[in-house]
Amino acid sequence: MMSRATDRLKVVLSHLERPTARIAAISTSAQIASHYDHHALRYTLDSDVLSPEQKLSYEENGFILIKNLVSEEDIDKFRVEFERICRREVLAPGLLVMRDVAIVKSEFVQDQKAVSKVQDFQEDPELFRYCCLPQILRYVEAFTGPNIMAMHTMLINKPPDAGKKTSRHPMHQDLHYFPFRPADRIVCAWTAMERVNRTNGCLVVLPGTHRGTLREHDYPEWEGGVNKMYHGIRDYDPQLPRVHLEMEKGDTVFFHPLLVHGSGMNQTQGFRKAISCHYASSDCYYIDVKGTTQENLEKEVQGIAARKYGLDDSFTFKDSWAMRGRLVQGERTSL
Ligand SMILES: CCCCCCCCCC(=O)SCCNC(=O)CCNC(=O)[C@H](O)C(C)(C)COP(=O)(O)OP(=O)(O)OC[C@H]1O[C@@H](n2cnc3c(N)ncnc32)[C@H](O)[C@@H]1OP(=O)(O)O
Ligand SMILES: Nc1ncnc2c1ncn2[C@@H]1O[C@H](COP(=O)(O)OP(=O)(O)OP(=O)(O)O)[C@@H](O)[C@H]1O
Ligand SMILES: O=C(O)CCC(=O)C(=O)O
Ligand SMILES: [Fe+2]
Ligand SMILES: [Mg+2]
Repeated sequence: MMSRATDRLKVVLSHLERPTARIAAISTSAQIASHYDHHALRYTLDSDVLSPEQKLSYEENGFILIKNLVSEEDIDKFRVEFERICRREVLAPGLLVMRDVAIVKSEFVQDQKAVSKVQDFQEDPELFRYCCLPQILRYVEAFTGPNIMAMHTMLINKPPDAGKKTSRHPMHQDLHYFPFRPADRIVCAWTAMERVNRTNGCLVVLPGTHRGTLREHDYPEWEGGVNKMYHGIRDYDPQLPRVHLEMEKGDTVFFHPLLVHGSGMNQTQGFRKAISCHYASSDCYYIDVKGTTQENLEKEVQGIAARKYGLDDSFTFKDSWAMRGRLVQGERTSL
């Protein structure tokens, strides 16, 4: 496996590094362009941070896992800040605190108020430090280029399953939530805040699916209920080969926004924690999702904005992202 990948990469790199000898044999510019298209690395940019093997692995699989990228000390500080948020000692503007549907809809455990996720912590300086960590941005730049926006931030606190399997996150593509493109200049960094495995509901990915297109998403028909906004790909085929990403505290996976992924049920009594940020090149542009598969999501976001903040339809899906995005490196050019 390794040697086949390495052989292919050697071919790709030899073409990229010494193109002139080959170009001499090619007569038209169209032929040259197709030659380069065929061999160019599409999903990664020219950079030294990724080894040739890592580049090829991302090109083929749509994710790479870097061991031990975030220190224990930083993770412990993020955990302390999260606990302060749960105790309502801090509330940053824009912060969205979400509880698991099984807990929200239960008559019995209302006061327990287990937080399953906090989202949009761009105004919480301590948590937002995660998005600015230089060792993360070094990798991000290999996918986005030098102008980097932190578009979406989350700390996921997957609760012990209450018996209805609501702690699962259905298989989905993150691009479904994003009205900006191109997809290849967007990447998610997801860091385990403790050991994650199949028992506490680690990430599950379908390698190579980033090479496909954006699929239709809907709420899966799950008996025990599904969390709000947890859309899943329609017609999920459970036979496709899955990879369970078991990770240690501080390990970080970088993945493409078209990669199909989700997470299983948390069968332990602990709250499985991870912190993540979706980055995009600030050179990306917004698209209008009307008439696309993303229209259902846009309607839902506008519905929540109306109910929660009294905003009308003049507040667009695009506005919600332009408002959340924060520059973390380079220049804010477009987004
Ligand atoms: C906005 C774009 C998001 C971008 C995501 C980027 C890509 C990553 C992919 C994903 O992460 S997918 C999952 C994304 N998840 C979210 O965006 C979470 C969104 N969560 C929320 O918007 C709020 O937590 C929610 C509106 C569900 C509840 O917030 P509130 O503070 O308004 O709760 P409240 O207690 O007032 O409850 C309002 C209603 O929501 C219901 N509710 C609360 N939590 C729920 C839950 N977890 N699931 C289902 N319903 C829920 C609650 O029962 C109640 O229903 P009723 O009006 O019928 O009484
Ligand atoms: N109908 C569906 N639509 C979308 N995603 C689904 C559907 N059914 C299951 N999934 C998702 O598939 C992934 C695998 O879930 P599943 O619970 O089957 O296995 P697991 O928890 O990963 O492993 P184990 O087999 O040990 O339970 C999870 O992300 C789950 O949410
Ligand atoms: O941490 C998880 O369970 C997965 C979260 C996820 O994929 C998401 O919120 O987009
Ligand atoms: Fe996701
Ligand atoms: Mg499971």
